[in-house]
Amino acid sequence: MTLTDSSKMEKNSSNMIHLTADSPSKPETVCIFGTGDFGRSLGQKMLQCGYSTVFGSRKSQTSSLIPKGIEVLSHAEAAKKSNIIIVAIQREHYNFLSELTEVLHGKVLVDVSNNLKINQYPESNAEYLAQLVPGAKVVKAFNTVSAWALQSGTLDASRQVKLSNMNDSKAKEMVMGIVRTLGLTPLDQGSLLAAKEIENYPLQLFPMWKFPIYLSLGLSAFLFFYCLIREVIYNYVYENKNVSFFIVISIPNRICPVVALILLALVYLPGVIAAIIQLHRGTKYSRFPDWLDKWMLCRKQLGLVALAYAFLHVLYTLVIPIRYYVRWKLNSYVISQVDQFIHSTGWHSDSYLALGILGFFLFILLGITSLPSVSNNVNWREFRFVQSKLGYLTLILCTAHTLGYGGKRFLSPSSYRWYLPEAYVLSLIVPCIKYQILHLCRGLYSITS
Ligand SMILES: NC(=O)C1=CN([C@@H]2O[C@H](COP(=O)(O)OP(=O)(O)OC[C@H]3O[C@@H](n4cnc5c(N)ncnc54)[C@H](OP(=O)(O)O)[C@@H]3O)[C@@H](O)[C@H]2O)C=CC1
Ligand SMILES: [Fe+3]
Repeated sequence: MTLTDSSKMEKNSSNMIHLTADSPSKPETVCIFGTGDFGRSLGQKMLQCGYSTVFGSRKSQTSSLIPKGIEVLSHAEAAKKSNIIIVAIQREHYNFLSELTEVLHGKVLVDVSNNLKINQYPESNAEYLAQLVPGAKVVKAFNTVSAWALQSGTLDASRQVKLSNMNDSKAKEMVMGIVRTLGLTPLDQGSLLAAKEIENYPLQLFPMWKFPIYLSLGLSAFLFFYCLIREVIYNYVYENKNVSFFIVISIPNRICPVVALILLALVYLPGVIAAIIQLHRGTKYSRFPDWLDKWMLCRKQLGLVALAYAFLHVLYTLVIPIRYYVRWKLNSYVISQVDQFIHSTGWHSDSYLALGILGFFLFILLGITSLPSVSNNVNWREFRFVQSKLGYLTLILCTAHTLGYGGKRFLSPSSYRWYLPEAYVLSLIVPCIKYQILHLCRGLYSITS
C-alpha cells in the first residue's frame, strides 16, 4: 500500500468518526411536504438512515405506497413536528405555502424542485420560495439526485448533492448533515444566487461535448465525400476501375487519422490564439473573447474525441492484413516481380509504424491523465507538463506517422493513398507557432525586466 493510500484511509476513517460524532446535529424528525415519487423515495431513505420522518400532504389517508412507519399529516401539523421541511412539490403548486408563513417561520425549508426547461423562470425556484415564505431559511438541495437512484440505492453516478442557501450557514450545515447521513456528498455552491445554476444542472445534456461532436461529425462527413469523389468516383470515371468497396474500410481508415489529427491540433490552437491576443493587448489580465473562452473550455472533450478517432484508426489498421484486397495486391506484387528486399523501404515502413505506436501510446496517456481520478492525484505543474509538453510531442509523432505513410505518394493526385495536406499543415504549424511565441514572450520579458 502506498503512503497516499494509507493517508487516504486515515482521512476516510476520520471522516466516519466525524460522521458518528456528528450525530447530535442529526435532527429528531424530518418533515417532507408531498407524497409524490420523490417525497416517498426520500422518506424511505431517511427512514432507513435512522431519521424519524413525517409527511405533510393534502390527503390525510395513507396509501399503500407510503413507506411503513411514516405518518401522514396535514401540512401545518407536519411542519410543527420538525425544524427541517423538505418541499417535494412542483414549483407551480408552491402558492399554498404562503398561508403557512407563521408555522414555517424560522424553519429550514429545503427546495428540491427542478424545472422542465433551462432558465424557465426569471428567478430560481428557491428564490421564489424564499419570497413566498420570508421568515423561513431556504436551502436548495437534492434536486440533482433522482427518485429512482434513491430507491434503487445506485447512487454512484449522482452521489454529489449541490447546495446553496441565503446567508444562514447553520441551516446549510443542518442540511449537509442529512446529506452525509444518507451516504451522499454535499457540495456547497454558495449563496442562493447559485440556485439557478443548480436547477439548470440536471437539464443539461453534455453541454461541453456538443461542439466537439458536431465538429467531428461535420469533418467526417466532409472528408467522406471528399475521399468518395477522389478515390471511388475519380477511379471509376478516369481509370474505369470499380473500387466502391473502399467505402467500408479504406475510406473510414483515411478519415479517422485525419479527423483525430485536426481535433488534436484544435486542442492546442486556442492556446496559441490566446498567446497572440495577450501579446497584442500587452497584458494577461483582460478577458478573452467569448468564443475563445468556450473553445478553451471544451479542449478536454476535443482531445477525447480525437483519441476515440485514433482508436478507430488503430482498429481499422489491425484488420488490413486479413483483407482480401490487400492479400490479392500483395500476391500480385510478389508474382509480378522477383522481389528483392529494399532496405530503405524496410526503414521507411518500420519507422512510420513505430512513430504511430509511440504517438498512440502518448495519446492514451493524455486521455488517462485527463480523467478526474488521475488528474486529482497530480499537481498543477505535473498536469501541465503531461497535457502540454507531451501533448505537442503526441501531435508531432502522429503527424510524422501519417506523413510517413502518405508521404511517398503525397504528390500523386491519382493515388488512392492521398491524404489531406491541410491536416498535416495545421497539426505541424500549431506547435511551431506556440514555440515561437513562447520564445518571443521570453525575449520581450527579458528586455522589459
Ligand atoms: N422525481 C424525481 O426523480 C425528482 C424530483 N425532484 C423534484 O421534486 C418535486 C416533486 O417531484 P415528484 O415527486 O416527482 O412529483 P409528483 O408529481 O410525483 O409529486 C408531487 C407531489 O406534490 C404534491 N402536490 C401536487 N399538487 C399540489 C398542490 N396543488 N398543492 C399542494 N401539493 C401538491 C402532491 O403530494 P400530496 O398528494 O401528498 O399533497 C404530489 O404527490 C418536484 O419539484 C421535482 O422537480 C427533484 C429531483 C428528482
Ligand atoms: Fe496510421
